[in-house]
Amino acid sequence: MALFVSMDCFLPTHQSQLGFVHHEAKDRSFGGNNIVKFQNASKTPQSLSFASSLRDIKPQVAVQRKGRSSSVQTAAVRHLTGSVTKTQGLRFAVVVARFNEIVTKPLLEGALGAFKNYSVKDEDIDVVWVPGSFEIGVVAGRLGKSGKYHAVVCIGAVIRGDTTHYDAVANSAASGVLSAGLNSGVPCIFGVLTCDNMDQALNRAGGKSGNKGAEAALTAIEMASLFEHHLK
Ligand SMILES: Nc1c(NC[C@H](O)[C@H](O)[C@H](O)CO)[nH]c(=O)[nH]c1=O
Ligand SMILES: CC(=O)[C@@H](O)COP(=O)(O)O
Repeated sequence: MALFVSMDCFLPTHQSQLGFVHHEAKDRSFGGNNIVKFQNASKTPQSLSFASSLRDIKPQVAVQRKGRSSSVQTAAVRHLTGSVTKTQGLRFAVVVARFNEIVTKPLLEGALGAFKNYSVKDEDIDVVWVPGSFEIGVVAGRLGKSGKYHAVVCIGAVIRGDTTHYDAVANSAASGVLSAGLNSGVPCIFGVLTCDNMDQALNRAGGKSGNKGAEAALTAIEMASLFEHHLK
């Protein structure tokens, strides 16, 4: 049973210049919750110091009532985090661009390897190939809305050329993946490299800068778990 401490007893609105505490807490039920008001507080130094400490009390409190008094505890803050070790039953789609396949193939392999390392079964993964990164968003959105997947990993490699086409493709890919997630309510993970040159890309597809495909898969697992185990 939640116990709410009414903060108005700390405000100087009462003619008795309330401070706090007291011997007895007169509680009134209010819509199923108990509102505890501290009344007729004395103004001894102890009560004032206690008052200031009470100011720190979190509004949501606790519980055990014994007779006319109640032990007040601050509710602990809940922290919700997806687990990368609870993958049982989680299903994933991977959308991968064929453009710059020399980069996207090792990114995909990194993602599949990460899924395997975290016990995601092969039968729980679908890989969908698209021509280029520009096409990823619409497919990710369709996969998200299908209701078949807990998360969608999006893999591509946009590498700058001589024109401003890079900016159009890179920005469209990013906003496409973002929109897919927001519109479908299914986490869509941005694993699309946007690089100035091929070296940068290869370094991030299993080279000295790691494998961004594997990182994207791990993000997908955590997000899928967060949604499945905490946000349903
Ligand atoms: N230049 C890159 C592209 N371009 C192709 C587009 O993604 C798209 O397929 C085309 O504009 C037709 O809609 N795609 C990449 O993934 N990476 C590039 O560097
Ligand atoms: C990202 C691109 O579209 C780019 O690779 C195309 O190269 P360019 O700008 O030289 O046409």
